[in-house]
Amino acid sequence: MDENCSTEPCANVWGMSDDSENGDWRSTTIDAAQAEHNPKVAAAVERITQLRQSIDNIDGAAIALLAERFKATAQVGQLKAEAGFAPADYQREDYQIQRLHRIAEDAGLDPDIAEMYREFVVTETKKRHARIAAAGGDPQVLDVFA
Ligand SMILES: O=C(O)C(=O)C[C@]1(C(=O)O)C=C[C@@H](O)C=C1
Repeated sequence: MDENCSTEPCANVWGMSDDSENGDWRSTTIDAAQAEHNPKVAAAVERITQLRQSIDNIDGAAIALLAERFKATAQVGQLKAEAGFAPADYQREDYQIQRLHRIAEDAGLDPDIAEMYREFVVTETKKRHARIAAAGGDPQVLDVFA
């Protein structure tokens, strides 16, 4: 990292024109035209473009996996409603918290991120379980089945 970047905006050390000229260096829209006369900027633009392709692939896979997860939990919600079980199972959640914490650490991911993910999906799942139970166990009550 350029030593100028620790305290100052990085964008213009490469001679790029960006939002920093308007006083907002926190936002930079990558524009290939800026790279034309600056090889360092050109290399950065090329690499960012490659990385964005990976990011888009990862986002697509994450959404597909989430869809599968919610399809599975909708079935759990139906089974729980039919058996008279409550939406939440805190013993299961404790197990999931510990397990995802371990997996995150092994993967080099901040466990807080794993916990934010878990909290989000489990909270949404419990809301959907409650809606299925209120509809007498019919998962079709969900706007989208998954
Ligand atoms: O495993 C269950 O019992 C579920 O209902 C699924 C799930 C989850 O989303 O993973 C949701 C709610 C429970 O509190 C625990 C786990």
